[in-house]
Amino acid sequence: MAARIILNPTAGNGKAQKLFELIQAHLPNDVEVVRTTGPGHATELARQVADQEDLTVVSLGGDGTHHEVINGLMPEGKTIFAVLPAGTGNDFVRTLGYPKSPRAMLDVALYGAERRIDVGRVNDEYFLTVSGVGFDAEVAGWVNQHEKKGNGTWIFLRGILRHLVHFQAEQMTIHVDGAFRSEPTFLLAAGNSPYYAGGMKICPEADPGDGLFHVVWVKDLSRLGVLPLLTRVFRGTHVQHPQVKTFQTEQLTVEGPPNMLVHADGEIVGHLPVTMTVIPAAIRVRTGRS
Ligand SMILES: Nc1ncnc2c1ncn2[C@@H]1O[C@H](COP(=O)(O)OP(=O)(O)OP(=O)(O)O)[C@@H](O)[C@H]1O
Repeated sequence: MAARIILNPTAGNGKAQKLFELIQAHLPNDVEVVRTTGPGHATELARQVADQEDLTVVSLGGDGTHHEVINGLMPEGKTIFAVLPAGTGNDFVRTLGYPKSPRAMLDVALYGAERRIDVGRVNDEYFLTVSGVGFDAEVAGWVNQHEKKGNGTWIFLRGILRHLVHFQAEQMTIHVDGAFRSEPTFLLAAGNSPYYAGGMKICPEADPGDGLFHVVWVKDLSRLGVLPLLTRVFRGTHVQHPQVKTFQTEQLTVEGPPNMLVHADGEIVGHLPVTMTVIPAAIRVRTGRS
């Protein structure tokens, strides 16, 4: 077997199933397709083959499915990882240079150039894009309980507007390299790659090939200050705002109120306190760029 495609037929409100139907006729004989039956199953299906060095494991679904698959492949990280993006947001694939047409995407997922990328770890959970705490994690918690439609951004915007009414910055302490600093915090995002929530460029400098997190720490903001800043997140220019601090690190610990949610790849993974760590060059991925 050369590849195992892990298909979440529910991802992207039916997009994953449709993409599968488009590529099905082009699948070589040495490609196995397995379907998830519910939350957590993609992790199990990935873990079954995590020790096979010559195998490409392709996650067919959205970022939530990719998150589950990478958690089955790590910590061994021996297989090659690839994606067939078919979720509502598709943020991870933005860094991999995949083509748009289903047939060309399949070619990259099965035969694209190999590249090593970093993977983030937050407590015992692995992530590909961004892990964060504060306003965005609270919104992610809400969004995951609601049906996503279209490109995923709309439901995030609804979640943002809803939470804006009552959300308050909380005192958080960030530990980096033996030093620490406490500030009222609107949100903190540690990016292994730049995007989340369907194209928001929250950590614009993040690069999964540099062995570092690019951390964006947004201090206390007035309610009226949030919306203009938000519009800048799509271009990544929010980092120039005086209430936004950025830095790079291999590891950080965040302390704060223990009821505050923590997300990774948009999935809720626990509460504060947390330690986030980069695992450099943790896994091989197939990419559209040579
Ligand atoms: N067979 C299944 N039935 C119901 N839920 C499933 C099934 N298989 C996986 N899941 C769950 O579906 C969730 C959503 O998947 P995913 O995030 O890939 O799609 P999405 O939410 O449409 O896309 P995106 O994350 O890009 O917005 C995952 O968190 C996973 O736990």
